[in-house]
Amino acid sequence: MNPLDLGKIQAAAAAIDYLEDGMIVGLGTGSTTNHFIAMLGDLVAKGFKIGAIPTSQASARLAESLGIALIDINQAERIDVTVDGADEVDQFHNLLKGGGGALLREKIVAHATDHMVVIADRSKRVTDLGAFPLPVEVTSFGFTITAKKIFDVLRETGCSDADVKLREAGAPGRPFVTDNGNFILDCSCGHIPDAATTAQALNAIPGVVENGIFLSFPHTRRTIIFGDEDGVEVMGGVVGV
Ligand SMILES: O=C(CO)[C@H](O)[C@H](O)COP(=O)(O)O
Repeated sequence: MNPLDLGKIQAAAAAIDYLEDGMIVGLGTGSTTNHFIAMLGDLVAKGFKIGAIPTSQASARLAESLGIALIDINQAERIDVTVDGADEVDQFHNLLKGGGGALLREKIVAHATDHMVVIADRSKRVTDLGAFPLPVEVTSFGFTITAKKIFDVLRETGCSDADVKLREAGAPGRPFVTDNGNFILDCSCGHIPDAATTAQALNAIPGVVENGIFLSFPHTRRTIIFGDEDGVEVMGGVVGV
């Protein structure tokens, strides 16, 4: 097996330790989270009881197919633990997410969560964010104007590169549409020198629904689990870190 895939599986298996019977659990989106959902399905089949809040239709379908009970997010006051992947994790445990196009629901769920457990293979570990193109969810209305404003923000906030591309779905010219009916602009940033400033400036643009920079939330504990073929490294776990 590819060492990166093994790392994803190791990280997903380690995340199971953070669950307790009766919890409300947020389910992220992506290939790493899919391993976690499969393992959770095995636990549920053995009688473990949780209510799950998925961050995408894809994760909802997978969880349902495995007999995991889903909860409507609007019926939940809070979420005990969310397990989700990441495209990059920086030295301060800020995340770059949205490679799977689910960043809006992922951020809503993460922000409503007491303890976020991030699972990733070691290739996702970086010093600063930005080598992976930053996904930004935008309204379809006026998206070319929004794209120009985003380009300006990337330049103004010191990113070393600024190239904004509409994400396509399978065929040239056919936009990828998110579960929320929006488009994704993938933004090559090169190096993002100040993730907080860039994230704030992006969200201030009319037409931007949300961006893929997940800063630490002061009210949420964040644990990072990096996996590789030899095992896992667990970091963080302190509120606001
Ligand atoms: O943010 C995400 C989806 O919107 C994913 O968590 C991120 O893209 C990582 O995916 P994978 O586990 O497949 O590497």
